[in-house]
Amino acid sequence: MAALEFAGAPVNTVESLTRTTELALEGKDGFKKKLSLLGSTGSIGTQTLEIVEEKPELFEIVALAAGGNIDLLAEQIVKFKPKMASVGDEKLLPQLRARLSEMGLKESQFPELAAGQAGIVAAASHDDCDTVVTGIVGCAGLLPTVEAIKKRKTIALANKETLIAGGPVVVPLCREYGVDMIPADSEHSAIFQCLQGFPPGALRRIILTASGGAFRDWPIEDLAKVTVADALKHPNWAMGAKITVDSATMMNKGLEVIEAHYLFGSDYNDIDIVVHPQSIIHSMVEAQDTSVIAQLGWADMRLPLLYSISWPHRIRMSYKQLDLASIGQLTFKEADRVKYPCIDLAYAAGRTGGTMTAAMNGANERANEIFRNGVISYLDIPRVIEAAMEAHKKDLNMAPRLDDIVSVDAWARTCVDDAARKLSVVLA
Ligand SMILES: NC(=O)C1=CN([C@@H]2O[C@H](COP(=O)(O)OP(=O)(O)OC[C@H]3O[C@@H](n4cnc5c(N)ncnc54)[C@H](OP(=O)(O)O)[C@@H]3O)[C@@H](O)[C@H]2O)C=CC1
Ligand SMILES: CC(=O)[C@@H](O)[C@H](O)COP(=O)(O)O
Ligand SMILES: [Mn+2]
Repeated sequence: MAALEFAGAPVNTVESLTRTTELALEGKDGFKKKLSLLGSTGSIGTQTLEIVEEKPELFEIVALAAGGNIDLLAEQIVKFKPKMASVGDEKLLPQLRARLSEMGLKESQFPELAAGQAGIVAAASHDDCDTVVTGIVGCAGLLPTVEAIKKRKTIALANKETLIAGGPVVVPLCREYGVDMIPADSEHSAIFQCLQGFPPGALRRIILTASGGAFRDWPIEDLAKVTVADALKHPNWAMGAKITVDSATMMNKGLEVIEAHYLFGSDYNDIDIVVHPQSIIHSMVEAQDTSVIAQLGWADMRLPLLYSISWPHRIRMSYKQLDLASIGQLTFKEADRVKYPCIDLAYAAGRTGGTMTAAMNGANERANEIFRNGVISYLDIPRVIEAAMEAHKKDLNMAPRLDDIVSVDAWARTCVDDAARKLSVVLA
């Protein structure tokens, strides 16, 4: 059964799942996941490799795709011996070959090497892998994920931008090819875990928890003077730069609302956000009878990543166990929609649907990037995204194909650059 429909009945009984898990743990049922890892040198990528390192009898790396971090990729190739590896640009291949030779590998021991978009697609659709972990950042993950679905790979989805931009194409494609898309994003993993065993129609509401990001304790008046370094200080999670800035604007939570809509089919009126500064409850689901079920754990991405590649099994790990008494208090407060306008922009884009979420996502990626490059201020981020969404209204496409989504994504970035230029003229 496709995970996208999993709010419905589970395929297995509790007894059969338990038995299967015991066999899997003993390695007797042939359980061995063959992974292709996109974004292997990033935060998601390196944590996925920690899992593989701890459980080599259960997980094997078939392909690695990285961007420009050649030294780390070379180390990963030597350690995990993938059949293929890809770098962000063809020009980096000589450097990778040289590094591998320096590390003692003969040419005959090199994996098949590839580069650029074609390389990521080759990794994502490698014949020998069964599961693709999408740890690449941004809309660059969309096309490789689509190709992986067409090859009937299970998708362990960290790259949320794939669904935000490509939901109208990706969700029907998963259904068409009977592909499971298992969430690795911590909130959606929590929801997915809470939904195990829910009968069809039992889900009433999703409650996404939010840390509140880098500025949760800053007064709104101080936001005009925040620096990039301030925005990169996440209170609870160590993550890549793009998602950390998205957390600081709370656009990350807005993106996660749309991700939840596409993964679990909930109406936007049935997806709420609550700020939970400790990041111990990773999200909750409310059943029709108002019972609320939560998933708890330390702020450690290895747990949701592990579940995304081992579902429905539960693998025994050596991780530090949760100790609620040492935490003392779990607290909650409402998300401030005035301080964080990105939340309402995301709900509005999601409710509009069609290509509007691709426009918003492309605009956000570009705004996030030029904020990190010092071109616009923190407060300009929602302004330029709103300008792109407003401009996209006249071209909204409610039944887009993949190439329409790719075009809107590219257009939204240029639209942000135009809006940023106008802002700098006003400011000058
Ligand atoms: N980090 C986290 O805890 C979480 C992340 N996510 C999502 O997971 C995704 C990855 O995030 P995160 O790991 O933090 O990001 P990072 O910035 O840490 O890592 C990004 C990875 O993508 C690679 N990459 C970037 N651009 C390209 C490209 N054009 N071609 C090939 N590879 C490329 C980078 O390669 P290189 O470094 O070699 O250049 C790196 O391996 C994002 O979509 C994020 O929203 C979701 C939940 C939690
Ligand atoms: C780890 C993870 O899933 C991130 O998306 C994290 O949740 C970001 O934290 P906030 O967006 O809640 O600040
Ligand atoms: Mn998350």
